[in-house]
Amino acid sequence: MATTRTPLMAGNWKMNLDHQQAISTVQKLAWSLKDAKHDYAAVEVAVLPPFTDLRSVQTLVDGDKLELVYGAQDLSRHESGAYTGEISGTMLAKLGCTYVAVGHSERREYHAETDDVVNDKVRAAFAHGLTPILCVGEGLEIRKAGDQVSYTLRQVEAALADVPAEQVAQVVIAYEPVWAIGTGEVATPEDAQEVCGAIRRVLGELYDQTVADGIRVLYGGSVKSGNVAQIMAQPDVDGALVGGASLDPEEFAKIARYQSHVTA
Ligand SMILES: O=C[C@H](O)COP(=O)(O)O
Repeated sequence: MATTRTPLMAGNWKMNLDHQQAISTVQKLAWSLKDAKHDYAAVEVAVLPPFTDLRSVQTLVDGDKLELVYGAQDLSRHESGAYTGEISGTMLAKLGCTYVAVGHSERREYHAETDDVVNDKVRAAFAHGLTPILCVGEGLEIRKAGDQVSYTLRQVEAALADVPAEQVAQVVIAYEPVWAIGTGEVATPEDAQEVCGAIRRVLGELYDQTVADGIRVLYGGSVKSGNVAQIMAQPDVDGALVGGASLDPEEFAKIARYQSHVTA
């Protein structure tokens, strides 16, 4: 049933690249994809720069009529007010963001984001017409105990509480085993499929199979041009949330072009 899902390659820059570097990185990415005659309708390409880069990226994308899209790495659960340092969904929508990452493991770990906070942020994203890329995934201890599926599904259910079917149909879910993030230790394609398939199953139970079949489930964790094709060959993996490798525009373009290079 993967036929109607357009793969998404999203580059999460994390706290890297200032606004000037953002411009040259997005330009190089767009050039690389143009040289390769990339079909954006076949594989969508997004970048998630730091907040301070977004206005520059918006100006470039609009000015050069680029087909790639962009988004933020987080948003506030609040609408506006006395929340020093926070950025609202309204502000991101005004900057032309398509996506916003929600509940990344680094937010959960370093900023103590609970499932309740993540749920509020998912709903705040939808309230502003932003598509949340909901990040879920287990740590090493949970993986060692063999509890990765039940743990991750609990995160999915909690994050989607009170989200109606018409909104959830738009969500993107990124399965990122924490032990594979930035470590070079990529999950096997079978590891990725096990949890991504289970996520789709639970979406079918929580909503219905048509909704579940339309939702894109990404894998994230040490994705590179050399391993992306094998991961993308899995039936329930519809793209990748790429960290480190997305900072190199030529490498990220190769990842987006995974269909054109089958690696051994
Ligand atoms: O958001 C991206 C993930 O955390 C993966 O990061 P990574 O590709 O550097 O392992």
